[in-house]
Amino acid sequence: MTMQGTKITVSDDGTLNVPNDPIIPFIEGDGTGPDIWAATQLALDAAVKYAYKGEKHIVWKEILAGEKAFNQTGEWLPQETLDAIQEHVAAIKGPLTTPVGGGIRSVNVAIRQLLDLYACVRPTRYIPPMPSPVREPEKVDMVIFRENTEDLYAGIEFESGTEEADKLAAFLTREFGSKVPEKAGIGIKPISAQNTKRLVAMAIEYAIANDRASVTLMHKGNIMKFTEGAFAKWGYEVAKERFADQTITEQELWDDFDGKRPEGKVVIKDRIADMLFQQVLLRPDEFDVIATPNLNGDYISDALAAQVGGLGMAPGANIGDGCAVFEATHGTAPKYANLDKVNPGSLILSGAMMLTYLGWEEAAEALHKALAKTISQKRVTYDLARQMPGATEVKCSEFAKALAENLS
Ligand SMILES: NC(=O)C1=CN([C@@H]2O[C@H](COP(=O)(O)OP(=O)(O)OC[C@H]3O[C@@H](n4cnc5c(N)ncnc54)[C@H](OP(=O)(O)O)[C@@H]3O)[C@@H](O)[C@H]2O)C=CC1
Ligand SMILES: O=C(O)CCC(=O)C(=O)O
Ligand SMILES: [Mg+2]
Repeated sequence: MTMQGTKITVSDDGTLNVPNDPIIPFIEGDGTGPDIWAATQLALDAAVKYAYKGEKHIVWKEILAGEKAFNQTGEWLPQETLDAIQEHVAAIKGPLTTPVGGGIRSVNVAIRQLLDLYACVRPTRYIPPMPSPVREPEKVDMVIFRENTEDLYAGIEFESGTEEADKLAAFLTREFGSKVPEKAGIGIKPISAQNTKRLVAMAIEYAIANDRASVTLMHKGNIMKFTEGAFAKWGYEVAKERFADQTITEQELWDDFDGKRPEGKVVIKDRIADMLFQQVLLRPDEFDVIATPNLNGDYISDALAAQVGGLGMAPGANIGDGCAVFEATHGTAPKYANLDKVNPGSLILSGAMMLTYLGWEEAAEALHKALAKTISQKRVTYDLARQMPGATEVKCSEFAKALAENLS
């Protein structure tokens, strides 16, 4: 076992070959990133050591992005960082700052788009005894598959008053008779069949492999017919084209089976986005896997996180065909930077997703159990302590240490 570590490789059939000492690149992140990364590293190392009695260990390799990269190299997202992620197959990152209304475009989004990490996978699962705003939080167990490369996140937008915006407005009016308010800023929302279908296919494959009852296509297709509406249409199409034997539409379920799901079939249904926001609160057990375009996915991720403790408990993964980057749903929470205060739970759970991706299920399982035990002891960071009567508030680093103690 060397400290230099060994690279993960991918076989032609897509299987990962993971050595006992894989090199995993990490991006520390801006704002509270360094605090939560340090806590996460401690928790992941402890879980791996506990699960494999020292036979396996991760060799961490720092790569730069965001403010740290800019300060050290003059670039926000060096090519070297993208190359390292691709070369090492799996990476983990803290949050990175994106300014509002101007300045650089999102480095987080750029990583996803440039590496074609087309699915943003965000599970929301309740861990008792966390207080929750919903009446029956134990029924909350949903996994979002958010399209990660297109939609309004494509970055095709033009600032109000610029020559480009005026030209585009004039073109739309002249060619199509479209009315654009004078001096409007304009954004374009591309949604394609190929990107929708690969995302929905991954969501259906996940549902089949994990014995989930349904995949809900979340969209605003009544208003945005040819983008969000097309997303739902293409979602149903890919279910029929590729998974005809394993899926059934909600319509067929009612027409042919009186609403009773035949064993082994995943129900494909769709819901209009605004209405779904209330149904996931009132009847969370009716939803399992949710597949949705980029912007809806961004909104519903944070909303679902609220049902299970908030953004401190919301993990995620950006997955493509060749590599994956694991990161929390939340951002840099800048007002808490360097206070050793925020909840590292989201990044730790993202790390557990990474361990599962590597096939290190025993370590992932150990991490989940230790996290649940720490929460049941009410040794929690400020965000959970303020919702949990009788809790002992601990710092970010102390939470990771408590979790490591609870592994044994
Ligand atoms: N993937 C990424 O890297 C992401 C980056 N961002 C970026 O982050 C910056 C800040 O974004 P903002 O919209 O404020 O959202 P944030 O997610 O950074 O934080 C908003 C609030 O959520 C709560 N919160 C977030 N993380 C935690 C945590 N780990 N533990 C406990 N509570 C937490 C805090 O709530 P409270 O104030 O109630 O304590 C915090 O003030 C922006 O630049 C944005 O672009 C945003 C999302 C994702
Ligand atoms: O890139 C950003 O700054 C925000 C990203 C975001 O909100 C998300 O991925 O959920
Ligand atoms: Mg978001």
